[in-house]
Amino acid sequence: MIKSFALPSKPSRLYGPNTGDYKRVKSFGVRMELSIAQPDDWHLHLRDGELLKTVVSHSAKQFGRAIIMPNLRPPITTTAAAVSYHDSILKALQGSNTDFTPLMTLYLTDKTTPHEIKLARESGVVYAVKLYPAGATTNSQDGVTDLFGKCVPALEEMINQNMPLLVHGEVTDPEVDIFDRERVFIETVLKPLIQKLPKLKVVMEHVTTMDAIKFVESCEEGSVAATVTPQHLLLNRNSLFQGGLQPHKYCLPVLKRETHRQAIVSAVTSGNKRFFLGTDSAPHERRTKESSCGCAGIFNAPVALSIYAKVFEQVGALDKLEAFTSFNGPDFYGLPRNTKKISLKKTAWKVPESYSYASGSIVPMSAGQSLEWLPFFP
Ligand SMILES: NC(=O)N[C@@H](CC(=O)O)C(=O)O
Ligand SMILES: [Zn+2]
Ligand SMILES: [Zn+2]
Repeated sequence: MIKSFALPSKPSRLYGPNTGDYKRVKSFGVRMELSIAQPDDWHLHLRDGELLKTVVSHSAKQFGRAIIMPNLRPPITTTAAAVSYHDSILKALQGSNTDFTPLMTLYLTDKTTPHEIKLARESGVVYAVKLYPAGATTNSQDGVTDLFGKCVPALEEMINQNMPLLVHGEVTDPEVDIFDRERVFIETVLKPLIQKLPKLKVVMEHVTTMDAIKFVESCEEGSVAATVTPQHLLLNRNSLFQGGLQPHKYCLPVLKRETHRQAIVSAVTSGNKRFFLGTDSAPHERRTKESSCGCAGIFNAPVALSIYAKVFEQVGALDKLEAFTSFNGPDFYGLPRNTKKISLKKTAWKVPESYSYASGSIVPMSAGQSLEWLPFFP
């Protein structure tokens, strides 16, 4: 629902309430407020220890639920570890006024057993299993080296348990150009996997190319889906080098050229149910980003909703935002949609330069910039 309210201000855009259409209206003195069902984040890194305590509230105060990535050190490869990590997250939130629900994941390895998958389902806190090809991204060194040779029994049990496989979709072959790794993964791993196990539910995480968009669109709805990050909707690879090397814009899969960004924007703003919100918010201590070998990952939790709204607004598709942020994800996972509402106010707010904690600081996406669409609970 989109409503307008008066504020002394400059000309602004107005969207017809409940009509789903977009109108450009000269409306001096009018600012907007958008009311949507509370979103969930279907791809989130919360880390552990001090970093967990620093970042968790940024997600918990906006999102109802989040799929929590298991790439800790050591990784979350067992249900027992997932349950204990779940408890640490809730402990880190103690005293804060939130009913945030972490949905845990298991880190798939060559050794994951069908029994472990059963335990995961029985635990009631694990909702998915994550495939990191070994060496593809941050903390993926313990990931899968032989998916078809070693993991099929576990994957078959996931089908029995109706548990989706979440995929970091890049090949790791150093011979393959880094900008082609997602496309090659689709051809050499994902297509054969789906052919072999057509009943397996798969989420292609953080899609970055038109190849991924086309692939996901060609699959059966409800069987294969994709998450999309704020950075891959807003930025292209030029921004990595704009005015010098920009380590805080480096993530994996790396940003791609503008034509790919446009394909992602048009897919998510078309209302296609196969695409939903997954921030991939991935905090790293500032020193480890601004380094001679900087790590991959963008901390976007504080700005994600503002950026998603900005991108949907840019193409006149704010009426499609709520399905992307709040409906398509739970529908795919077979979970109820959130009933609580959140509002986004079209008012300028400044993103902090960084967030400090005892032993360091983290620089968020769009640090120091002015954004609009400030989230708040009515
Ligand atoms: N996206 C990233 O660049 N980094 C993520 C891992 C991942 O999601 O691939 C991280 O954990 O830092
Ligand atoms: Zn990833
Ligand atoms: Zn991630």
